[in-house]
Amino acid sequence: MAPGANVKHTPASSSRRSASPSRGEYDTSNTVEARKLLRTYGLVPPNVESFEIQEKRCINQLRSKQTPIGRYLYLSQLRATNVHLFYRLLSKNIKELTPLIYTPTVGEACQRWSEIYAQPEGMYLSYSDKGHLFQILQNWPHEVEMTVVTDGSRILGLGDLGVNGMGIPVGKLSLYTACAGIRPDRCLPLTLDLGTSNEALRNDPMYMGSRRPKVSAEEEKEFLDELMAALTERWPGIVIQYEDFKNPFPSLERYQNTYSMFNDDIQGTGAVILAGFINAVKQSGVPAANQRAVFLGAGSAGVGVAKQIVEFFRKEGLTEDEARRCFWLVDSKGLVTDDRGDKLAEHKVYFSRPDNNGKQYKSLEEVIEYVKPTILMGLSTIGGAFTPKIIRRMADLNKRPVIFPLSNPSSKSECTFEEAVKYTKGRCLFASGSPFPPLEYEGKTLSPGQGNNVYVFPGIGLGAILSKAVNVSQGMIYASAEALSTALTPEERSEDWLYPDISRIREVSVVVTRGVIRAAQKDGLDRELALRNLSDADLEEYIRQRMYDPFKEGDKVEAEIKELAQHVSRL
Ligand SMILES: NC(=O)C1=CN([C@@H]2O[C@H](COP(=O)(O)OP(=O)(O)OC[C@H]3O[C@@H](n4cnc5c(N)ncnc54)[C@H](OP(=O)(O)O)[C@@H]3O)[C@@H](O)[C@H]2O)C=CC1
Ligand SMILES: CC(=O)C(=O)O
Ligand SMILES: [Mg+2]
Repeated sequence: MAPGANVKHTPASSSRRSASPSRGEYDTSNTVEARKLLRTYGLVPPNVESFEIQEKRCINQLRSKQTPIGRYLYLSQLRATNVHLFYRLLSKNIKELTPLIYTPTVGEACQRWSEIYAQPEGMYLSYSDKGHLFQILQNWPHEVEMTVVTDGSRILGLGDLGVNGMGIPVGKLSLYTACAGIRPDRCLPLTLDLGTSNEALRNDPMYMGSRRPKVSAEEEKEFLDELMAALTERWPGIVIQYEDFKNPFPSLERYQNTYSMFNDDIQGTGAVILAGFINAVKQSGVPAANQRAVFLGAGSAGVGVAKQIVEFFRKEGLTEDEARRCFWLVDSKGLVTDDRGDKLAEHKVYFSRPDNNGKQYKSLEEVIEYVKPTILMGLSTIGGAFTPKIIRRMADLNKRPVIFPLSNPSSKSECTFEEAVKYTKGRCLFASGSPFPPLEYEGKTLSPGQGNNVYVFPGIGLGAILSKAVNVSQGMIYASAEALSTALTPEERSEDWLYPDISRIREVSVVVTRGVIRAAQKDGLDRELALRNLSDADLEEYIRQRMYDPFKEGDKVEAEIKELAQHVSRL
């Protein structure tokens, strides 16, 4: 019998013991009255603390950890023991903390997951659970609005990490809460244990997933069919984000018109890079028709980004054929061409070149000499692939070369910000997937853009939730990019930034969410029809009001307790 087969159908109850985050019963900012009513009076030190004091203590403790993984573990423990304090800390220190809970540190955390594991933070569903997924989902004790699901088979650029990939849904959902205010207890990190192609993991006694090799594509499809139905039956309003699957195209194709779902690596990445690209094009002054883009990497992210930019070029007046002919994709075998002699994966065919006159170009250097690109994108997982020679050549060819090394984590970035600045003499328009520090160049401080889907997925998810969208359409994805591209302040624009300051991410996510809701309305996919009547300003205010605010949770708990106390006294 499958392990989940004897799970009893019981309605969700938040009073059941669970893997969900603590509500902060032991928060040292709770008032004396709240402590008495919560029956935690005497169980925490007597002083009622301000957030400033709590923050000071937490930041000191965090910074005293010697390694990024030490800081990651500190933050995981804080989220598990005092969820609202964790989010207060995160929202006040987003720039410092995001690289710890997300890329690059989450990459190392996933690689060392079996070693550092401390507590459950989400759900695991195994292939052997097939036939019982709905029953097992009953074990999750909360209502869910948003889930991020991975099978761990392509975690960042680090390969197949099996169930150790759980760090990714956990990290992405923490950002959903911090950036878009989706309540932490409405988020479900979900990892599918569908076997792993990583033999070292299968032979590692500490590995916490099943030892079976990766299931076949057909088996995966059947499992996902059951999963999608089970998730939506259990939580009818749920929005489902697919993340870090090795081959995510079939599931996107299969479910995008049936469920409220999207694929972050194809669509979220496409949207975020398009937004930065729109701003880069404005700054480079090169019109769409003269753009030539070389992409190192023709996987889910590479093709996703190229397709979004095609749509932009079409809006700029190019025909579809003219638009797609602006792209030269390079994979592990070289330039993707019609006559290369291998059978191309389906997702590469659209961008495959028919015009190479029988000549094949193997290395990136050869492709650059052949194409003379204005844009160089890296979504290849190959750290350092943009060599000094290649970067210098981009600078020879262009006044403002667009250079986006987008692979994660930092070790897989195709080049660093410093290299791009140095070898283009400060002229590049730059964005990377993982953060790099700003640097001084010829007396000026230059700041790198972070072209990472974190700028859009929180708003796509929140927009779909609030509008109650039946599907997440291409129009909604494109709208997230357009909204993001407009969300820079005049100061940010005057500094030539491609993306807004990440410290403003909550306000940026409101703008992205508004764009997504309007697109859902335009596509007739929304079910929250009252939102149609709101002006843009009122819609933004509505979004803000609906966002979880960790600074107000204490007041809410206190109000609930007071109401309860009054009720009891009336009895
Ligand atoms: N910045 C962001 O927001 C995001 C960044 N990413 C990053 O992008 C990277 C790629 O992700 P994804 O597209 O999903 O992964 P995939 O595995 O789908 O694609 C990787 C691509 O890189 C190609 N490649 C591998 N080795 C080489 C090489 N030596 N030379 C040239 N090309 C090579 C592969 O070639 P082949 O097809 O022949 O195997 C494939 O086309 C990851 O590092 C990921 O972290 C992803 C999503 C978002
Ligand atoms: C950022 C992201 O989604 C990735 O690197 O896969
Ligand atoms: Mg991803």
